[in-house]
Amino acid sequence: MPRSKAEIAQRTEGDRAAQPSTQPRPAPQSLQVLPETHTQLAQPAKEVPQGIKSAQEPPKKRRRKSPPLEADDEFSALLDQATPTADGEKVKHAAPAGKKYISSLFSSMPEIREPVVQTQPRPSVLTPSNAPTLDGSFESLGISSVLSKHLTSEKMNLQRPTTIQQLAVPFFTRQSQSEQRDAILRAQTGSGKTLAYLLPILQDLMALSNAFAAEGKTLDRSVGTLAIIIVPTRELANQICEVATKLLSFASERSSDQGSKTVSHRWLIPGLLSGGAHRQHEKARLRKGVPLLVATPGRLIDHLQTTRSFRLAGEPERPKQQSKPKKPSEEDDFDIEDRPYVRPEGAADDEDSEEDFTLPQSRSYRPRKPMYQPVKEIDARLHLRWLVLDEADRLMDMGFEPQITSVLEECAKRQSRSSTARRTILCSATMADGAAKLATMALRDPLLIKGDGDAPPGTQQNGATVDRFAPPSQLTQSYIMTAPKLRFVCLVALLRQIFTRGLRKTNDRGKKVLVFMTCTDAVNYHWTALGGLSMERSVEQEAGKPKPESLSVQSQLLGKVPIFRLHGNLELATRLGSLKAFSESDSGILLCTSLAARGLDVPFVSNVIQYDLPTEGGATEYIHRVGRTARAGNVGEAWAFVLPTEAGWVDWVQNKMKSNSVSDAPKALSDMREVAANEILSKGFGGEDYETRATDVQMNYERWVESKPEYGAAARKAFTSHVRAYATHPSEEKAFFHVKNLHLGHLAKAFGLRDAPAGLGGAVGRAQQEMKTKRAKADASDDEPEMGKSGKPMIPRSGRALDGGRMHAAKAGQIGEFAVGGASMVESMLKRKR
Ligand SMILES: Nc1ncnc2c1ncn2[C@@H]1O[C@H](COP(=O)(O)OP(=O)(O)OP(=O)(O)O)[C@@H](O)[C@H]1O
Repeated sequence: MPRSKAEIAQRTEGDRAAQPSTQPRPAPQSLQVLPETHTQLAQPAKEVPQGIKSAQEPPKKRRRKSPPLEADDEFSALLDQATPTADGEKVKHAAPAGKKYISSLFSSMPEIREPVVQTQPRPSVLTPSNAPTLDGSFESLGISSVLSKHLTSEKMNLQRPTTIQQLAVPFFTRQSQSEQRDAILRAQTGSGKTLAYLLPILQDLMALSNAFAAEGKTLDRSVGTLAIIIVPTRELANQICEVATKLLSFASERSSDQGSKTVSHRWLIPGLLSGGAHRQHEKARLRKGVPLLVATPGRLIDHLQTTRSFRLAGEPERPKQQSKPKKPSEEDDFDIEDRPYVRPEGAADDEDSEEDFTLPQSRSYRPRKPMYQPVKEIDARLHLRWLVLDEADRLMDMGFEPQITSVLEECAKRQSRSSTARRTILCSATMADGAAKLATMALRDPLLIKGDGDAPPGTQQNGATVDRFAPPSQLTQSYIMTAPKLRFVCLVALLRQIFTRGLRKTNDRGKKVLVFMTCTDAVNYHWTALGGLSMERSVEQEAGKPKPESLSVQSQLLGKVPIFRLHGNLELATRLGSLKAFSESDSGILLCTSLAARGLDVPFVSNVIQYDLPTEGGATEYIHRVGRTARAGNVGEAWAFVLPTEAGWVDWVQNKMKSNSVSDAPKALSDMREVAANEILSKGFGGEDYETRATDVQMNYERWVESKPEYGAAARKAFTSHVRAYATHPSEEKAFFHVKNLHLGHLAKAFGLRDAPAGLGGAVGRAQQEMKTKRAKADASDDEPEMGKSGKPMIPRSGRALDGGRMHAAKAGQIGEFAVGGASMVESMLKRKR
């Protein structure tokens, strides 16, 4: 029999413990489609281990006395059994007799306005705005037939170019040397910008190799670096390097571009330099030569300044340091770079293996032998031919300006003769102020190439240059207006709804969901709290190499769906391993911070949930986050959790997107649809009795938090960090994200806490103060800012960023709010420069 709200609100733990469920009851609908959950939940309860003390402690605050309730359903009883312990045992966190916990999940609710009813019907036929074109072909882009055939081969499986590829690739491939120009590529998320710059680079380097072959010369990787791609994060660097490797896989076969003469492009080897990786491995790779380099800024400048064997193409070999033979006692201080290099017999020149780099066993010193014959004559064609600044505005937001300035200076210093021949590309889906500034720093007379659906470059509308800056048209955007204390149960319900829908369909490939949270502490905490049996097995704390299976946890509430996490405070191996495992899984959830917002291309992400709205980057960040789904013409859904006090944000963000749209059709699609929290709860918790089930989930959550002191501590830490991060919303957004508007007691429930932790005021004040002072890049040697307690980038007190052992003056960054700028703004800056 369904119970009234008042009954549910007053339900007590003691009552439930006193009256265990005996009546069998059919599993709720959503559980029936999650058979694993049901099976596991149906196991008998075990005794409470002695170590769990906090469940025995009296509740901190007894809110209300309530009459005993009737025995609850099987679902509740089963949830009790589902909470795991450190050793993987399931325990029932029953309160001792006489101890009463009260859940007031659905009482004292804030006023929530009625959901906005959409008057305008959503168009039923969606024309994806970032899909490949219907009539283009790769052959028509001016790339070689080998490359275009490879693109349409089974391996690459691409049929036609996207709009940005159709515009950008011929722009570069058809230029004569005298016409060479830099360019800014701007196109929606998921529109194929990576290939739009990689294809012309490869085409150019292949043509170079053909030209040398025609003169009877052979290029090999020892020519040095001909192209550098700079990206803001390690994940993105890794991803782009993988795309380049896949794209170049054709080169392992012999091509026959040069008439009857066979030309090998095997020397075209991509390499990666990124923070967190082993410098020595990178040095070994650089010593062999890396023609195409993908790098994060801090690590790149570090190697440029310190690794002697890192040569840009055409650069004369650096003079050898006069090192006198060292005594055996001094040898332990040798840098690996200074030791003699021994190539094992049979090791191929163009294998990018670190295994062929061995240290001599002998302790006697032998003079270094050069690995390759030094370049005797410098050919004018050999120089750094390409420099790409991908995710340009993010590079600047993250405070990488000093590193990029140093890279530009270093390149100019080392290549003064041919630096004018370098083509520089700046790339992003959005062009904020930072990108415009970077354009003025790094580009010469650039052309802006926009690949936004129906808006060709330089489109004019009513006399003004139109700037389109919106999520992909085929993306469905919804928001859930929910009371703070219902947030966690709504998240669980939404995830259950998404995965239930996925599993119902036969031949469904599954669902992949990104859940964005404000800070690293919140990600870690929710990962642990949602986690099932493996929740205590934290990979990075285990000795030795991480085991892939330990990168994820499973939740008893979500069946067998693996849950991964990603944020900047994890070890590099865990970050890359989690991302790889999530990418390769059929279904999964990735809890993440904004680290995953830019550039990441995980196949088949079906949903993006912004459980916490971005605290930095405003509408721009929103667009990049939702852009992780609906890529390359695929459909996708985006969800945003909005508190009643944040209602104004919806119109604000929609206006930002609409004001940048070209036509009315995309405007209709970019409208966000409101979905009532009750609807989510009802769908996720199996129908009418959803309040009971949601209350059960919440109570179980709160009991879990109290079951171990460390869980309580983690909950309080996550809550405090979340509120600290919330306090740093920029002033433009304070109207709807003011920390004073937060009902901290209610919000605490979303963290499984019965009360908000004390002493928040100081933490919030400090966070605000920190954000008011400089936002600068913290630990450039590892390429990403070290995260502070709040999970926000740590701001060096001196305002200087450490970079590879050197200190650079860091200017106040643009991490904070920046206007949703656009091409017109970029254009005006460029005009000023000309
Ligand atoms: N011509 C094409 N046809 C089909 N798919 C493509 C094509 N070009 C690229 N893709 C695919 O589209 C996806 C998105 O590409 P990419 O990551 O380059 O987008 P992007 O524009 O850089 O996005 P973001 O702005 O989010 O970084 C990738 O999975 C890529 O393989």
